Amino acid sequence: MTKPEPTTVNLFTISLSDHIRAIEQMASSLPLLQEIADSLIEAIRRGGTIFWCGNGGSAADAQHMAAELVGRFRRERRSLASLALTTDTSILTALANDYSYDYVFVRQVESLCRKGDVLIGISTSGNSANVCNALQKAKEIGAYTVAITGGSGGKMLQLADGCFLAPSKETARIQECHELALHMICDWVEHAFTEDKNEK
Ligand SMILES: O=C(CO)[C@@H](O)[C@H](O)[C@H](O)[C@H](O)COP(=O)(O)O
Ligand SMILES: [Zn+2]
Repeated sequence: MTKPEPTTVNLFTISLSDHIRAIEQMASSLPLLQEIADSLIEAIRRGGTIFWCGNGGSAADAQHMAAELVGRFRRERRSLASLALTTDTSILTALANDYSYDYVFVRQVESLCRKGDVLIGISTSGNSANVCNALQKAKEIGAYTVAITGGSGGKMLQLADGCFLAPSKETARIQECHELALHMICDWVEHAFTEDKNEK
């Protein structure tokens, strides 16, 4: 007998329940997220910059979160130094063409990242070579390194001072957890730089 075709409703229901389960399990990671957010606050207070990198959906997250810090998330406050290493197509294409795609972030880290800065690498597999190379270089420079990943963490784990593991093995669910985790980090960072602490 052939397997019945999945219906939209079945597929959607599975996605929804997997999403809810993963998001609920994030409760146990809140202390880790607090630690990462505190490191960002410390770095910014000392004049550091928060750098971000990732591929595909994670590149979108990198840009999204840099924009939250440079612009604003929920409150009025000063602009915070942050840059996604995923946006300059001339740099990205030159590095990919002249070296290899594995070097598109590391070379930017080498030129821009200093001791006291933070590099946040976002990868659902934890194994993307360009993100791992960037974290390795940032560590050598003396920057604080953060791995935002999922499942069992992959190669990134050894390269990170702070890490968040989304509790799922599914790329899409991991990305959904990442967005929430990163928004929570932005919220706490922004709170630290907001003068009116009575604001929510
Ligand atoms: O958004 C998605 C899948 O939801 C894709 O674009 C996905 O981000 C890409 O396949 C990435 O290359 C995956 O890389 P990584 O998360 O394993 O580092
Ligand atoms: Zn996606």
